[in-house]
Amino acid sequence: MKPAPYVLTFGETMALMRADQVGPLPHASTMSLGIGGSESNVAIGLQRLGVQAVWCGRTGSDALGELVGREIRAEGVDVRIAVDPSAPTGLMIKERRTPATQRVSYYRAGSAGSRIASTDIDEQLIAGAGLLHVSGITPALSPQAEATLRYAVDAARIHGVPVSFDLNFRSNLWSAEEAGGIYRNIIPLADIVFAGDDEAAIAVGAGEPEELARRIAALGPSEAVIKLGADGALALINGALFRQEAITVDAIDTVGAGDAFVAGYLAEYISGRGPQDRLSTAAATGAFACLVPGDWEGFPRRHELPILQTREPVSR
Ligand SMILES: O=C(O)C(=O)C[C@H](O)[C@H](O)COP(=O)(O)O
Repeated sequence: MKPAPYVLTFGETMALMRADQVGPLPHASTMSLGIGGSESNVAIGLQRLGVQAVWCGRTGSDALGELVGREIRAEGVDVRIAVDPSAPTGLMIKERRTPATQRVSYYRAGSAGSRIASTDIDEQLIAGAGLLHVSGITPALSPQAEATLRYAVDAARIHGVPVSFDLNFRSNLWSAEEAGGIYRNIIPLADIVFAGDDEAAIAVGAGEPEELARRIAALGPSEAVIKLGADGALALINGALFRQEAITVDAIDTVGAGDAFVAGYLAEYISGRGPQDRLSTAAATGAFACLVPGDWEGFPRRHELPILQTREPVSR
């Protein structure tokens, strides 16, 4: 029997400090320490849904790097870290300025993770994967990180491994103009593209969600998935359009919902399930992520997926 396919991903994961109380950060008396990074969030989400994930990254030779490795490994992800003694592990800080709004600051310029190199991702690991997932954050980190993304995507294509690409625009890292050019270079190399409607507009110009998906698909990908937050999502798959409503929850922190959505979608994709299953699991995983303050801690395990539909407040 062939082994179950794994999803390979790579990128920068940082230590994450989050103010425990609502209010201005200079007045936060206590902070919680964890980790966060788009691709490792996706890897954890996949792993919780029963799909083997492999995450490659680079950290400093420091305590925060140790934390990053330990947390991701503890989730069962196969972690391949290159330790870089000449740069620190990056840091991300979340301020909860109002109960409903988060502000994220990055301390990652020159970080070890931003120096990720092609030598950190074994070509054989790419060749053996069922899917390669990359994010548009990586090329924003440094020219070397951008070259690494190109190397990995090219290797995946040479070996016939499908590529998933989440645009993941971060305005703190680069301008929409810079990002748009890179997105348009990478999209044609991907099989599945994820984008919020605002992110898709950076790549292909403003338009209605369906039109955005069509413009992305016209560049080459067979699946264009537009994430619409509280308005759900739509996917254009081999020319057919599928829509998904969002699951309404009392959100306390939406950061991480996009990554959770991608993990849910890809978990069903790699397991051979159809478009509607991919989208409905994605909507559920995205909703779960909004219920807890951390980026990924609230991501569901497969047996928990139906909980959001239950009316029973206690199970025993
Ligand atoms: O790696 C980065 O640069 C990050 O920004 C980590 C983010 O906390 C997640 O990627 C969450 O992103 P969403 O799921 O879209 O809310």
